[in-house]
Amino acid sequence: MKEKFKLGLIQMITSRDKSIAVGKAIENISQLADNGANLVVLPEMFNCPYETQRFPSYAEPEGGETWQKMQQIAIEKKIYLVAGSIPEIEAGKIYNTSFVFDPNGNQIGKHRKIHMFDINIENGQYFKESETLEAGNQPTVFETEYGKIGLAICYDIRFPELARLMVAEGAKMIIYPAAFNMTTGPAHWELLFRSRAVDNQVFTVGCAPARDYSLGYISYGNSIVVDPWGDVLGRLDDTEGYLLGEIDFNEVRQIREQLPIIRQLRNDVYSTKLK
Ligand SMILES: O=C(O)CCC(=O)C(=O)O
Repeated sequence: MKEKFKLGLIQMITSRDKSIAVGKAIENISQLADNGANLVVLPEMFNCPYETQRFPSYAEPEGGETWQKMQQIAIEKKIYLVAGSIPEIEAGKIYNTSFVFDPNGNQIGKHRKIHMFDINIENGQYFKESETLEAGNQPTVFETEYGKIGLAICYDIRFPELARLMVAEGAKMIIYPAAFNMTTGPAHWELLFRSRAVDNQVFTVGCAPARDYSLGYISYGNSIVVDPWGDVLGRLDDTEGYLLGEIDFNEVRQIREQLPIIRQLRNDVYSTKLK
């Protein structure tokens, strides 16, 4: 199995105009692929402002317009594509959903955000995603030619049990399309990505929208890649841009040999199980 590949993250402003947002995503995906990216990641809600009242009118079914455009560009550029997330509608319910395509355009993964971002921080951020969204119920791990990759969305990162489940399924990297804010971003963003990386000895990836002060919800940005030792391999600031670099899944095995916590788990004493 090839274990080295080039990972690209796109940090973009998510316009209120869906076709502009999707067009911008496609342009950026093309550029990263032309520069050698094998796997490209987009931010959470890349085709919709991150505002609860907008999710219903921007929602599309699986196989809808945004889905088709993402499938098309994955095929055209022969890349794996973690297509951020979009509001997905099924049977009248709306989910925060990430679709994953392989270089042939097959949908090889689909994650519906499991934990609803309902918070109210004193003198800080309020958000109630469950006003318009439903929670998913399935952890998501997808196969690539480089190895298995886990997928979850933003607030899902705060639940270490979910990361542990994906790692038990063989994930060597966990990707979180995400959009932290100006209260919890400075406080917890890097800490969480480094924590999930260190306690599972995996790569963690956070891909966020760029900051736009004209929107109701202001994204922290700071898209990030952390290695299984907990070192930050790359981190953006608040503006539009991208990260592109080589990932070597050998490092997961090497770190786990030297510091064998995954082998030393006492599943006879405690365990995290899927119900
Ligand atoms: O956990 C946080 O602080 C932010 C989560 C979030 O923004 C989200 O789930 O979209």
